[in-house]
Amino acid sequence: MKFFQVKSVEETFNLIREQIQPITETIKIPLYDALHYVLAEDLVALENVPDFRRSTVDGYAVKASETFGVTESLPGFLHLVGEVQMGKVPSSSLQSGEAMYVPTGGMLPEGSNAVVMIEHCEDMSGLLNIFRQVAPGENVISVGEDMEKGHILLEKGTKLRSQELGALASQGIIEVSVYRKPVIGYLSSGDEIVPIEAAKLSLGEVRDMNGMTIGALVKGWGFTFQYGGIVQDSREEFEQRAKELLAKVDCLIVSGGSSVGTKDYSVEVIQSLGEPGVFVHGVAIKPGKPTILSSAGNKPVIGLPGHPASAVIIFHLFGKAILEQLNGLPYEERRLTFAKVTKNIPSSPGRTDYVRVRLFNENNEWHAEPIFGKSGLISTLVKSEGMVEIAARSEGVQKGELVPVIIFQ
Ligand SMILES: Nc1nc2c(c(=O)[nH]1)N[C@H]1C(S)=C(S)[C@@H](COP(=O)(O)OP(=O)(O)OC[C@H]3O[C@@H](n4cnc5c(N)ncnc54)[C@H](O)[C@@H]3O)O[C@H]1N2
Ligand code: MOO
Repeated sequence: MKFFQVKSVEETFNLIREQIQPITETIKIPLYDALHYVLAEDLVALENVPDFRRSTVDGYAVKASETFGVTESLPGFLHLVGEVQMGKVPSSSLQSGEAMYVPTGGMLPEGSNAVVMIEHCEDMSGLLNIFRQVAPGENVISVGEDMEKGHILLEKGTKLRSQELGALASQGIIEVSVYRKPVIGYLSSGDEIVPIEAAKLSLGEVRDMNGMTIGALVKGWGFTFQYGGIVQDSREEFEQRAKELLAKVDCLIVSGGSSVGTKDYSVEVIQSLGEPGVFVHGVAIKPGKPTILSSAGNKPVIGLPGHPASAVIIFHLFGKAILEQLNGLPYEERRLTFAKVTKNIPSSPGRTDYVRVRLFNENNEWHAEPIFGKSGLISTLVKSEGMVEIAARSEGVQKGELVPVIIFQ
């Protein structure tokens, strides 16, 4: 009889941290192409941003002290001495008793230290009535407030999102050194699996859903996906195709054949791919118990359970952790939101359950409605936005409890 030597979810994450070595090869790429890459160097700010004091509003540059104590009923008066042009240095500096019009983003004249919004002023033919006082620095971005010259702007190991690219663009940094992106190979296994292009199925056949879902996740997370097709339940063919594909990629995923059935060859094939080999076969988790994780000559190999919903859930949890670590990012689950569960969710202690949930907002509160259903049913995922983790020590969560939800994205 065959049994799984199951690991807990926590043990599995710890083993991933221990076993998966990041790719250290770096490349230089244009900033335009750098979205989702991980920085391979510390980047220092080359310039102050902004390099001049800017107004954050349309208003009047003033000396703040000259507005102290003014109110709606007791306005202050200043002489209006012209206008700052966008993108230009003000033509004069501000003297006592003066105000100068400055547009949002315009440069403050020398001698001013705050801006009063136009809504709080009235221009009476060159005499400006001011109805509200401002503090020094109010409505002003100071020199280097956004980024300070010489300071670390972004650390090595930072994943470049739109905001990091924007920060680099502001500095005129148009090329960056990043870690090469891993290429992820994928094989579906099973005699019953046929290409999605099959116009008509013979009874007993199913189209390759997992190749599509896993490919979409890999690409969505910013990695390169190489679909290797479908292999029959033949030990020799499976091993040969897996070896060929592994040689061309940085990480291999196989789906199906992960369990303990007579034709479930995944674990043997994965073990044959190289040392140190399988470090997890079986996790105390539902769904996805038969998950296989391995390292073959420094390349991670993931054996996903064949059931379509299990494959997606396991790939969200462990697959994402492995790919991120391979790409030089210490893994941390960040795609969380909190929601109140709409029904009791019972769970068996001793294993971590991941329950699919639909999220909706009612009366300004987020709710998570459990979508129960077998792990073979992709429709349960189509109805879901995320999943709730029920810890191994817990017997479930009660209706109305606020729980963290891992978002599918
Ligand atoms: N005796 C036991 N049987 C099973 C156990 C167990 O512990 N003892 N675990 C069950 C669990 S839980 C899961 S999950 C499955 C996983 O099995 P496999 O990884 O070996 O997957 P297959 O048997 O190949 O397929 C399962 C199911 O999924 C369909 N499938 C597979 N690949 C695809 C694909 N690419 N696209 C669409 N559908 C796919 C396949 O046709 C099967 O219906 O094992 C249980 N059994
Ligand atoms: O662990 Mo399986 O994925 O429940 O069907």
